[in-house]
Amino acid sequence: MPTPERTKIMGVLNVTPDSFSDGGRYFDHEAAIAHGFELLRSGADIIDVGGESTRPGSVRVDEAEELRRVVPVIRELAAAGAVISVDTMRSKVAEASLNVGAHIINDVSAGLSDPTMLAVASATGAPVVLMHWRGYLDRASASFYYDDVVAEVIAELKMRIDEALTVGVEPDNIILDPGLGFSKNAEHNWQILGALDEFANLDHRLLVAASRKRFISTLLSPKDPKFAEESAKDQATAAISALSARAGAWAVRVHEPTTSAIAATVINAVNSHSPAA
Ligand SMILES: Nc1nc2ncc(COP(=O)(O)O)nc2c(=O)[nH]1
Repeated sequence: MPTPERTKIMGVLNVTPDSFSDGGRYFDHEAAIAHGFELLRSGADIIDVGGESTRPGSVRVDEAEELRRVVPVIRELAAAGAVISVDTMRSKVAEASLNVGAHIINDVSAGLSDPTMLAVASATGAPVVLMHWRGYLDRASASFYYDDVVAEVIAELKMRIDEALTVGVEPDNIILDPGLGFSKNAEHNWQILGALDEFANLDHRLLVAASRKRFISTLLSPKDPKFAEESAKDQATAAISALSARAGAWAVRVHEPTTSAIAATVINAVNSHSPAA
């Protein structure tokens, strides 16, 4: 369902010591809150606050630690008027975050990890991101086999949509995310990005999160991805944000909002002057 207005920018705020792209920079609450305000100043419409790294091989933190990391940060940013999504697979963390002012649940397991998550989304009326991740139980696995990654991801997301609707989540509160890099290799990711219109036409809002991911680093620095410059990764991310906006994505999830906000603004001008507009 292509969004009529400009694609929103969701700024990434990982309050973790080990996220793959910015692990440790904002682990301290003061630094996290300061970075949240910096993201807003740089063009973010939403701040996505996460307390648990999801990178391959990462070890889960316990619920108490995840709560300790995110709740104070969300409370402070929400009190200042920021629109917040909480990036968590735990319903208790989602509930606590909504109680201190978060607006959106961002569940990278699409409700599979915690059986009460979708019921919390239904009961609270909070929009919920359902992200596709076959390997949510087995983080060590780098990727899975797909015959047709686009068709299979869509089919599996549709199963999550059905379950969400069954427990009472409003259709308008369902946001879909193909889960770039989650149990998917670079080839899978590029195929998904080449078919974003199929995702955008699933009658639910679409979130695209490619920012600084390994498949971008590998494209920019094939010999050794770790030599890809952060600014180059952000420019590549902005190109994907433009592609996402053109397909009608509701939002893009990025570490550096400015370039993607500019890309979304340009594409919004194109979309609003297109015959279909
Ligand atoms: N909805 C959604 N949430 C996510 N949270 C974390 C990460 C991992 O990367 P990070 O280090 O950028 O947080 N990727 C996603 C994603 O692709 N989609």
